[in-house]
Amino acid sequence: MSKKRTIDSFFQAPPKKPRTEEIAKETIETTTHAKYPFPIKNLPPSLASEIVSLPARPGSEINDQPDLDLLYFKPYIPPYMAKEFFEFLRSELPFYRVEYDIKRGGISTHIKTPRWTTVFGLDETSRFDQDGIVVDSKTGAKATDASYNKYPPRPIPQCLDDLRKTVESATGCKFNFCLVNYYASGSDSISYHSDDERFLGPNPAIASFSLGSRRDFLMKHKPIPNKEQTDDTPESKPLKLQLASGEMVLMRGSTQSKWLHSIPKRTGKNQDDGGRINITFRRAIIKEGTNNYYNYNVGSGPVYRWNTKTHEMTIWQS
Ligand SMILES: O=C(O)CCC(=O)C(=O)O
Ligand SMILES: [Fe+2]
Repeated sequence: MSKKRTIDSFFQAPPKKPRTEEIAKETIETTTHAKYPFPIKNLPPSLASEIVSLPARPGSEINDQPDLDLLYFKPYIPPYMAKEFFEFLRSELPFYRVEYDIKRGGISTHIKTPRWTTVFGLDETSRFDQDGIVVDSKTGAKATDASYNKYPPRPIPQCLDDLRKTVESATGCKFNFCLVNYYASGSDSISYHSDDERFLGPNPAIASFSLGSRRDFLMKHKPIPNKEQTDDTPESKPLKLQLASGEMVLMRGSTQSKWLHSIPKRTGKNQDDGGRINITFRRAIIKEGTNNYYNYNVGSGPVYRWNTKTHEMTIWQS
C-alpha cells in the first residue's frame, strides 16, 4: 500500500500529539465583553489551528433552477472537528427562547420562537473600539443611536470569529453578523421564510453551517405573481438538502429574493436526534439590521446555558 495521503485519511482526526508539559499547561482563554452574560471560551487551540485550513472540500454549485444560486460544501468542516465544535458551542454560548407579538391585519398574535437562538455582531455603520464600545465606523465617535439602546450589540466571540475568517476567505464575501440556532430536537424548527430584509442590501450572501444531527433543509420558489402571463418562465421544483454535520450552504444572488427555505419539524423515531446547531454569517449594512437581529434572536427574556449534567438548557443566573 502506498503511504500517499488519501481523501479518507484527510477526514480522520490527526493522530493525538504527545502530551508534553507545554500542552498540558495550555489554558483556554475567553472573549469578554460588557454585554456578554458571561465570558465566552475561545476555541481549544487544536480546533482553532485546524479551522484555518478549511474548507475540507471545495463547494459545488447548485444553480440548475430559476433564480437559485447555492454553493454547497459537503463538508466544509470534517466530521471529527464538527462534533467537537458542536459540543463546544452548545456548552459555551448564551442562548435565548425568544417570544414576541406580531400584528397581522389588526390582530395581535403571540409568537414563541420554536428553537434556541443567539446573535453577535454589528452593522457596517459602526464598529467596536478597543474597549468594546460601539463607535461610528468612519469617525470613531461614540455611537449614541437609539437603534442600539434597547438591545446592546456585542462582538462576535473569537470561537465564532475564527470560523468567520475562513468562510470569508473561502467565499470572498464579508460578514459582520453571526446568528446561531440550536434545534434541541425534531420539535424545534424554522418555518418557510427568506432572509431578504432591506437591511442586508440587494442579493445578500448568507453562509449557513450545520453541526450535529442531520436535518432536512427545504427550499421552494416564491409564488410568481400573474403566473398565467409568464408561461415561458422555466418551472422550478422544490429542493431538499439533507444537511449533515459540518456542511455549509452559501446562499447568494437572487436566492433570498426568489426562494423560501425552512427546517421542518421531525416526529416519531427521528424526534430525539441529539440536537443540531446552525450558524449563519450575514452582512447588515444599516443600523436597523442590528436592532432587528437582537430583537428576534436575543429579545428581553432570560439567558439560558447548556447544562452538561442534565443535558438541557437551564436559566443562567449571574
Ligand atoms: O437551520 C438552518 O439551516 C436554517 C436557519 C435559517 O434559515 C435562518 O436562521 O434564517
Ligand atoms: Fe433563513
